[in-house]
Amino acid sequence: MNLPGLSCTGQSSITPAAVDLRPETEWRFEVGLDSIVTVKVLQGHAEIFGTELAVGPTYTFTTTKLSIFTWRGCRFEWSGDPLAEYISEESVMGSYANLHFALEKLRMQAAEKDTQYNKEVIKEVDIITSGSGQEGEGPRVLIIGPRNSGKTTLAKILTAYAVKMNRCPMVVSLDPKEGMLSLPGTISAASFSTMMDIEEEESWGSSATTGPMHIPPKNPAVYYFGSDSPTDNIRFYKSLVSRLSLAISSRLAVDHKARISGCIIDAAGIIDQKEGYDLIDAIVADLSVDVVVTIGNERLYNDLLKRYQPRKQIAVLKVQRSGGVVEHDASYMRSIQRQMIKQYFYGPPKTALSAFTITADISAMTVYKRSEQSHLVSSSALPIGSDETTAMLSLVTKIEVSPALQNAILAVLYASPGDTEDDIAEASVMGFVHVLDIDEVKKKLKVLMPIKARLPSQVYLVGSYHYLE
Ligand SMILES: Nc1ncnc2c1ncn2[C@@H]1O[C@H](COP(=O)(O)OP(=O)(O)OP(=O)(O)O)[C@@H](O)[C@H]1O
Repeated sequence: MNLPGLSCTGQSSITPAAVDLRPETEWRFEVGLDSIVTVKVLQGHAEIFGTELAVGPTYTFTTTKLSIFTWRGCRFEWSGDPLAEYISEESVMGSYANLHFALEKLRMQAAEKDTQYNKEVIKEVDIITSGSGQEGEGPRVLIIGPRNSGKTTLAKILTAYAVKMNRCPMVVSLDPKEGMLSLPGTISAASFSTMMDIEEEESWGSSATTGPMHIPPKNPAVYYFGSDSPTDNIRFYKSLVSRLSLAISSRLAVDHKARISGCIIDAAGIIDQKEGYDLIDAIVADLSVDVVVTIGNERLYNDLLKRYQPRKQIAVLKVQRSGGVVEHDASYMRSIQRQMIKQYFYGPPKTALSAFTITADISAMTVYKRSEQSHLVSSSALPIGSDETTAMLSLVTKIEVSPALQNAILAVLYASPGDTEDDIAEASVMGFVHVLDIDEVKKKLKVLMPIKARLPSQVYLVGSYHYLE
């Protein structure tokens, strides 16, 4: 065990090492790719990013960077081979909990307004028309900050605390590289009413798998962007965010509890370019954000304060970055993404599944990719008098099924080959397949699917993700 505040090089422990955590301190640990660390809480209260650990069971962690925090003190034992482990007395959980209580107050106000509204509706059915804007709606919180500032962690903490208070917030992940409840390359939203799976750091509660799970599965709305960074194709990204916001609104319209609970939106870490601020503006407008939380960046906070303060209905707040946040380098991120793709087809380690290989005619598959950003026509380059909207290329382009697709991950869209390109560009994701082989001579292809079925006769969208078994 290390002295509080002194980081260590990591020690391995075959026989369990016992740790007594004092109130409001945290034990931070990192586990490498091929290593395992097990933790068993012996007594007291312990939580990982807001989700409580039960006393008794053994939790197993691999490829992860986490912290066990306690409000009232706890005793636990761990064993295994962490890359690093230390106790920190400088936890920021107090300020994150304050933020949670401030949001909870807004939810209570929304619930009150909703009750008032419902009473009025019952009294004056004829006068009040639906959508009059009187219904209570919980806070829509956007978390923004630089890369590796702890945005996703804060989103998880706020979600876990809200769920503990019997809320079911709509969690929105706008960071394509993370692929919440789906695969990398996606943006998604799901209403959370159950706890998250703490053994999987990059997971939000259940892997994107078709198998049985020990935590009830969420039913996310998913759109496929196809690569890690929104700046790869801002126009396509913004169009998907707009689509996702419509999907969220229609879910909230029929789910009273989720509407009162509000939204927790985890943004991608783009703040340093001009297009970063434009993107924030677009997200704030599309998703009707009313609370912007900046994390770990004073300049961002001040810039956004100037931008949004005049609009009284948007509150801009700042919270501290936790000293425990660890940078994800590119190779770590790739291994996490590989793991997510593998689990989609073969299930998580605890519930291994079989994937199915099927052979089909090349002609049975209709594949699109998103149009290149550079191909999009700017209005200044158009001949005078031409209409900008009609001159713009479509957001997606049809491509040939060729060996270039070998090993590619394709999103199966809720769109049919006969649909227009505009419809295809707006379609949400049904699932994914993995192209194993393409034989141009025999005009056949082999794909891996997570369930036993015929090749869906849908439209497929290819992105930049490949998988090699
Ligand atoms: N207090 C902590 N102790 C240990 N690890 C932590 C702590 N807080 C966050 N981490 C870890 O730090 C890493 C980065 O955090 P997180 O993913 O929340 O940052 P982010 O800003 O969302 O990153 P990105 O910009 O890549 O989206 C994660 O692996 C997370 O589990």
